[in-house]
Amino acid sequence: MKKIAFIGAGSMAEAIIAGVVKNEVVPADAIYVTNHSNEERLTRLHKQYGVTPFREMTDIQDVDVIIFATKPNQITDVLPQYAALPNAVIVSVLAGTPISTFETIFPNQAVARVMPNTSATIGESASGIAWNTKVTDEAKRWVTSLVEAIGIVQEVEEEQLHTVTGLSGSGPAYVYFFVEALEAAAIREGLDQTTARKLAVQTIKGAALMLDETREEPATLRERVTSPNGTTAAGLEALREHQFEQTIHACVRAAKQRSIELGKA
Ligand SMILES: NC(=O)C1=CN([C@@H]2O[C@H](COP(=O)(O)OP(=O)(O)OC[C@H]3O[C@@H](n4cnc5c(N)ncnc54)[C@H](OP(=O)(O)O)[C@@H]3O)[C@@H](O)[C@H]2O)C=CC1
Ligand SMILES: O=C(O)[C@@H]1CCC=N1
Repeated sequence: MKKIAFIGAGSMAEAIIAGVVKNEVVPADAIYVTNHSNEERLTRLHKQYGVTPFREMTDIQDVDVIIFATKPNQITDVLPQYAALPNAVIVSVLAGTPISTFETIFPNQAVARVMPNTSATIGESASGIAWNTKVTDEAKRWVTSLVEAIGIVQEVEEEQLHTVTGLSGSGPAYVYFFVEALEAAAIREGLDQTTARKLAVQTIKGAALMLDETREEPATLRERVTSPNGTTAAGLEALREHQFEQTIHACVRAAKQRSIELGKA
């Protein structure tokens, strides 16, 4: 049985905990969680998921995996406290922060750098993963199965994780923003909020499932919606006029650049 310790108990840690507990990857009480000071939050996580809050290093001496989930700018203060756990596999979900940051404290240990997203909460994360050279095949299999418990995982070169962050790490927020915009537009054009929300959410869900289940090209599916001289053509034309593709590129590029900056900070 594996024992996991989460260092950091914020949104991302909770999303992973929810996915791991739901999928019974390890028993909930084998998941140890700590944070900086928010006791109330640890108590809530314990009540909601059955995980074990901890404050003392002695509680996690025999831990198999340590998942670091603090903010990137908190990690240099946090890492030295965990140097005395030489057998644990290190997993980081920190945006931007390179594997080498962890290797300065854990020079001989396996390190996996993962970029998940908050859809982990329902087992639907799209995660990227990169490894250091110390990861054994067995550790790779186990960490991969852990990350697969929260969704799909794609192995990439470490440098590519910045782009993965700009695409899928931050991606759920873009989709929520898109829904907010669709909803606001539909209300301005005459629908009530409940109706607008219901139709917008199902439209996103249906389109995502169509892409996933039919495996057809997005352009093919788009063309099938677009009758010549019809309503969709008019809508898409307005998007093009307003630089839709350039806007999305600027969005992904800005998030990628921020990831690179966070890694250098
Ligand atoms: N949110 C997201 O969608 C995603 C986030 N990430 C990455 O996940 C990481 C966490 O993000 P997120 O969950 O949103 O951030 P939060 O601010 O929600 O969580 C940060 C956590 O770190 C804890 N913490 C701070 N200092 C320490 C310390 N010294 N020792 C132990 N714990 C500490 C905080 O504790 P306290 O509350 O007590 O201060 C808090 O629980 C980031 O690095 C981010 O880049 C990656 C992918 C997606
Ligand atoms: O906004 C952030 O920095 C984090 C990383 C990816 C998603 N949220």
